[in-house]
Amino acid sequence: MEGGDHLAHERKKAQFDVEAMKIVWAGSRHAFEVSDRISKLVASDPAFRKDNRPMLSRKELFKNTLRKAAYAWKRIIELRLSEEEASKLRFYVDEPAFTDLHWGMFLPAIKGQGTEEQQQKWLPLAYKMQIIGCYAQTELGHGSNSSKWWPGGLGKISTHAVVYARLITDGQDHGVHGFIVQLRSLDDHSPLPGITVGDIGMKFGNGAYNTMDNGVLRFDHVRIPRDQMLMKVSQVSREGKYSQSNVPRQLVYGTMVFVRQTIVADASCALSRAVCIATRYSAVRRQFGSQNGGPETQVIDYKTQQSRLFPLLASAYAFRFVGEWLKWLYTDVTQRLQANDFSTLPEAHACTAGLKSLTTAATADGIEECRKLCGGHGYLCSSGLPELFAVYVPACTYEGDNTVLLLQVARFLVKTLSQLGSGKQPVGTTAYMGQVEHLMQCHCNVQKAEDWLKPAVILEAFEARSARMSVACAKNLSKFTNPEEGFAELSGDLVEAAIAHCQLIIVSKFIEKLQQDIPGKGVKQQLGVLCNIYALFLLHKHQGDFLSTGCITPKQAYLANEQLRALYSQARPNAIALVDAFNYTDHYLGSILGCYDGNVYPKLYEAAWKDPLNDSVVPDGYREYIWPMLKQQLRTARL
Ligand SMILES: CCCCCCCCCCCC(=O)SCCNC(=O)CCNC(=O)[C@H](O)C(C)(C)COP(=O)(O)OP(=O)(O)OC[C@H]1O[C@@H](n2cnc3c(N)ncnc32)[C@H](O)[C@@H]1OP(=O)(O)O
Ligand SMILES: Cc1cc2nc3c(=O)[nH]c(=O)nc-3n(C[C@H](O)[C@H](O)[C@H](O)COP(=O)(O)OP(=O)(O)OC[C@H]3O[C@@H](n4cnc5c(N)ncnc54)[C@H](O)[C@@H]3O)c2cc1C
Repeated sequence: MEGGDHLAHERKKAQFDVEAMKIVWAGSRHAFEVSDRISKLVASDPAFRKDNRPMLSRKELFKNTLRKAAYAWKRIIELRLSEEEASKLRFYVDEPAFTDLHWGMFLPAIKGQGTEEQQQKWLPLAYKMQIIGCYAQTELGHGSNSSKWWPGGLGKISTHAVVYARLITDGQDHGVHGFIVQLRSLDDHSPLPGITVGDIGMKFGNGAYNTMDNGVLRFDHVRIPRDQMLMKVSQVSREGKYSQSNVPRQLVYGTMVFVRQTIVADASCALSRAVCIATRYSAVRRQFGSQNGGPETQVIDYKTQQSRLFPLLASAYAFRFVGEWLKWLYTDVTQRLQANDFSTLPEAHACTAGLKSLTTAATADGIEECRKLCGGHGYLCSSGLPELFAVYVPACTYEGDNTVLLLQVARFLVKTLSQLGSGKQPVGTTAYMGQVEHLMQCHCNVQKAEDWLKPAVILEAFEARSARMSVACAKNLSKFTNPEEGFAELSGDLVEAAIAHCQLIIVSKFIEKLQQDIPGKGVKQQLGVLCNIYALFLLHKHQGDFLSTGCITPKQAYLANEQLRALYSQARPNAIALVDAFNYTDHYLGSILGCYDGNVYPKLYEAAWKDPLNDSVVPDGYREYIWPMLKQQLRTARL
């Protein structure tokens, strides 16, 4: 079959309104329209071509990224794009660049931690890109006194940085503070006196994150004007006197709360992209299983393929909705902070840290699983999956190592439990801890497989597991005379308790989403199937936790698995439509295996011939190395 839509028969099987699902995925009709328009704009512009990335040398690659970033900025101005449209455009250009850190961290750091005057001075310059900024927190070694190492955009491009460093006045150390520092001349881009700056070198994968100039930075007697210390949280007067505003010190870490929230939303994008590729290819690929001379089985019909693929599909939707909720939580906490209400900051920190950790880990593993789901072809760069993995996997490390972040969640959980005794009622995502006595002894009353479809049953099982794991940790901790020693010794268990808590958040936010009014034929029903797949897949994967804490019986674990299999069958006819609902252009997917029309094989064949190695029939190096070897063997054979 040449041309045409090779997946048309799959699309006809859908039992729901795909157009309505596209709007649910995008978040609103407006968000869908912006996303749809901008993604097509990028896809149709040859200047944004990206299929040659893996072939370019680092220098060519980097220059190419600068060209694209400058061209994207030119289009943003010419088309008078709004902030929302401009950020969508950068997203669909799909190439990590210094601009990510400028817009994603430098600007938010000034907005969050700068005073009104500082914002008035710096933000207009940054908005017009008359200065380019990065975010310099991480060090080469430990402590804020060696070299900055890693900041994106720092290596070659940024003119300014928000630098985190210890503030010492009159010999007294006030801890880490943020400072706006000019790094390079705005005339000739040379580093200012006392500043050493450069790129830290090639990173994992070809193309991938090597479009970014992660950098090293050293200062030698560099003077920073006093008013370039970010002074919303604390101030130094002209006389050198240090004082603090009436706000918690933790606000210094506010930019991380913001960025972690965006990273959760990004996880759903990266995972859905990999899942879209693997799902479409699994419907195209036929392998074995033919009976009576009929066509062979589509690999998507193998139950093993479904049990690996569909939980990832469900996870992509789950992360989307929890990301939406997290955005709401962030907006809410920001509004409260403006009204001097800091009560929800610890929860926002725990939620953003924990969900960043969970979603990035699952997404990185999920992309790799999608590569395997595509068999050998998944290993080709033209599948789009190797580069996606290489670009994505540092998300498990940057913006806080995932384990370190889970330990922050664990501290929050232990604190919440310890405050129960004093009568403080937990709220928000820890409200269930208020019913800890009930959760410690409740019994799951599932008797048949379908009972596992009841949201209340699922929620109670996840709440009981999480509460019991946290309480067990708290009890163990109380045996130590030195709490910090106990925390270190039990950190493995604490991380597992934090994971259980965060999984509960994701499941409960998916269930809450389903309680909303969701228009469109069959849309809510399909989302219900995905929600149950997500929850029961987690329950199956972590059944050790559920069984050892006595939340469910072995029989109930067995019934959950029965139900999960039935759900895979329900998802099967809708699988292609469920990935179509992401509304990704072929340009954004960047994958022959995932192309919309499913015409995979001719495209793979054609792409192979475009590889530079196939420019000539006889490769460079043949005369030099292969020919003499062959001649040598010939002589030996004759002897
Ligand atoms: C479109 C975009 C594109 C964006 C594009 C994205 C591209 C990638 C960019 C990557 C950029 C980066 O990686 S930038 C570098 C980011 N670096 C990190 O994320 C470092 C991760 N490490 C941490 O977060 C660490 O926990 C630190 C630094 C906070 C640890 O400091 P510490 O001094 O030991 O603090 P610790 O005792 O743990 O905590 C002190 C108190 O502060 C609280 N606390 C800790 N962190 C926070 C926080 N973020 N917000 C509120 N509160 C917090 C704790 O709960 C605790 O409260 P209480 O118990 O006292 O009440
Ligand atoms: C692609 C990329 C882009 C980045 N961009 C930026 C940027 O723009 N700006 C910036 O400032 N930084 C940036 N970073 C740095 C990043 O934020 C840090 O790498 C990250 O916070 C982890 O810190 P680390 O590298 O010091 O890891 P480490 O803290 O050295 O972690 C090493 C290991 O030790 C473990 N560990 C560490 N502490 C503990 C603990 N307390 N308890 C138990 N285990 C522990 C970790 O789990 C991990 O397994 C970037 C990093 C990458 C990879």
